[in-house]
Amino acid sequence: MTIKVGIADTTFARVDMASAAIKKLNEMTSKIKIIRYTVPGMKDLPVACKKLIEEEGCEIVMALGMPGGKDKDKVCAHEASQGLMMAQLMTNKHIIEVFVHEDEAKDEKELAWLAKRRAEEHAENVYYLLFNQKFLEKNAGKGLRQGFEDVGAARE
Ligand SMILES: Cc1nc2c(=O)[nH]c(=O)nc-2n(C[C@H](O)[C@H](O)[C@H](O)CO)c1C
Repeated sequence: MTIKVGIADTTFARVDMASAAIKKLNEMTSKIKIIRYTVPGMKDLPVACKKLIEEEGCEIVMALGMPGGKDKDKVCAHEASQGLMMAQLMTNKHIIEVFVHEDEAKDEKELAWLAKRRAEEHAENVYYLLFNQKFLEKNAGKGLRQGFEDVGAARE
């Protein structure tokens, strides 16, 4: 049985995170069909994700976006994030938010690396949510991070 996975991304982003996520998912399994939906910016992602779920039949969706470094971009990111939460509750499906803030990286090279790495690591999470939830359970509380280094579990 083929499971449909939605990939929503934006033209605003400065890195093609969707291609990195799709490549990773296709490397991990042949049991999925990817449906991609590109929108202008992150505030357009919630409805794109909802349409991927309700109209395209996706079981899970990744929402890939890049908030800029200005205050108004951060407000937009918060609004987009709330929209994504709402879309999850309305559809009862996971939407894995993969936002990379432009000011998280020290330069363009690091931004490109970080965005692709975070997209790949969240693609792995999508795989585990679909096919191997026990793997996530085994890693509960381990301080895993997507993109930069894991921070690890707190020492007691
Ligand atoms: C201010 C602003 N900042 C961002 C951003 O940092 N990242 C992003 O992806 N999109 C931004 N946008 C565009 C909105 O998300 C949206 O695409 C437009 O308001 C059209 O609906 C806007 C308007």
